[in-house]
Amino acid sequence: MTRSQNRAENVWIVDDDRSIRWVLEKALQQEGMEPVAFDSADAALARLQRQHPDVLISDIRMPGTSGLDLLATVRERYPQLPVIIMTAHSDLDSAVASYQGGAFEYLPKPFDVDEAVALVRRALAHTHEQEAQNEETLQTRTPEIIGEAPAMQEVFRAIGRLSHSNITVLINGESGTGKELVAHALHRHSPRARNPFIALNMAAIPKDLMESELFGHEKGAFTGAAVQRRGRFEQADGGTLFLDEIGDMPAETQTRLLRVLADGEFYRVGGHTPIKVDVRIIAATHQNLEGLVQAGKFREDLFHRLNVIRIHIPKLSERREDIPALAQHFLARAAQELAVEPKVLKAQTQDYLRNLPWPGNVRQLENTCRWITVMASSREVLIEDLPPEMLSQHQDSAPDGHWEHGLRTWADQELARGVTNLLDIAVPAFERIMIETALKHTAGRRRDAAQLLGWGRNTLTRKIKELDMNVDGSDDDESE
Ligand SMILES: Nc1ncnc2c1ncn2[C@@H]1O[C@H](COP(=O)(O)OP(=O)(O)OP(=O)(O)O)[C@@H](O)[C@H]1O
Repeated sequence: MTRSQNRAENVWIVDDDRSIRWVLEKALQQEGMEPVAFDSADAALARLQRQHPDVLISDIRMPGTSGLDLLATVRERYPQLPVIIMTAHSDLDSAVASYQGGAFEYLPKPFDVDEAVALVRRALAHTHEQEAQNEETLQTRTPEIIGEAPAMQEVFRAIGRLSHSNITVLINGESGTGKELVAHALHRHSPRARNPFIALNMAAIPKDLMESELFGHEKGAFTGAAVQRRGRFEQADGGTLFLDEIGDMPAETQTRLLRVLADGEFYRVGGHTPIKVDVRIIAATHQNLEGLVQAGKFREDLFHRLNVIRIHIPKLSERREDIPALAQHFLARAAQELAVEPKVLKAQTQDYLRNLPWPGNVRQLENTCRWITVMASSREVLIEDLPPEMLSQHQDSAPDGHWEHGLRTWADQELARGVTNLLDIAVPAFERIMIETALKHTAGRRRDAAQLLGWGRNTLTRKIKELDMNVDGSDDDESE
């Protein structure tokens, strides 16, 4: 049930012109709605801190914050909330700015009151549709991590097996393969699920801030430490601390981390009181930690503490069968974020994406789907609609032309289905197509067709017989 079926629709009217507010208020009340009028965008913004309407109608030019700025704030906080922008200065610029700002509709003044009410009704219908869709998505419960591929099933099994434990886990996998997602799933399915999950990327923190980031600091511990601050370890107390790119942790921090893991307590930077915490560590890296240990860049004792259970996340190119489902998932998500209709990949586009190299893994696929959602011109996405760099990338990685690409995909799929003696199917099919096409070009004359194909006439005749082809056209050559 949508909430609005149980109560009157709440419509906010924002205009500095009292008569407009009055006319709209009366008209909407008559329709059984519950309008609330504001004489400025600032007044509406203040109220927006506490609640939000089902639809908002706003003038553009008002003293103080403009209607377009109000629109921007609303879009940011409530992307699904429809906003109708009206203005007396009805010009192209205002209209364009409204739509670009994400307005649901643009209403030039003076307007017909019935027209305005009809617009509000349409906006409300739109909201209800979206609510219904959201509910549906929740009910169908999209899986949290997509992965039919055997290597991903292995990951799922590991998450399942670890679901009752608090054991330290080391996740290995290239950048963008979903390490953080897996770490989060480990947390969510652990006895700590109700406590915090804190993620920290070692590669993203400046070296000299790392200790205070992890362990916090006391007031005055160093220049700039104006107040006392709790570190990530304290924030994660009772829960899980995910240390991404652990291979980038500086040597001295490694030493401190090792001590915390051994003693279960630490000191804030500049502090003298030991702080006890109960934190589960999940670490991740795209690097070869054993290699770093051998090169003397990672402490061996810390490595052994972290390397209790290891989960390897495969590259996207090692689980190509998951690409269509992942793409569909990301297209749906991007469409929802941008409040547009989801794009659909044509079968050949899916095949094409399956065969790309994907050095950026799942994250690259996710970004590609966002790009498609914004840039593809029609609902159905063709190969040509893909980002230009994907089109050239494919040529770099496999020098296939269009048909060779199709053939490769077909062979892949047949072999995946367990078909054998593939050439017995492919070669006759290939020859049949070549013969039919050549004959079409010579209006059925076999001698000329043989020449186009680079065969002798007799070969062509024999092939036609062998392939049991039913070709039209005169056997002109024979009669000559
Ligand atoms: N199997 C999956 N199913 C659904 N979404 C996925 C999957 N794998 C990754 N993603 C999504 O792809 C994006 C990248 O994943 P994530 O941040 O977990 O990768 P990562 O390996 O931690 O990357 P990095 O090492 O660069 O931080 C995220 O938005 C994540 O939600």
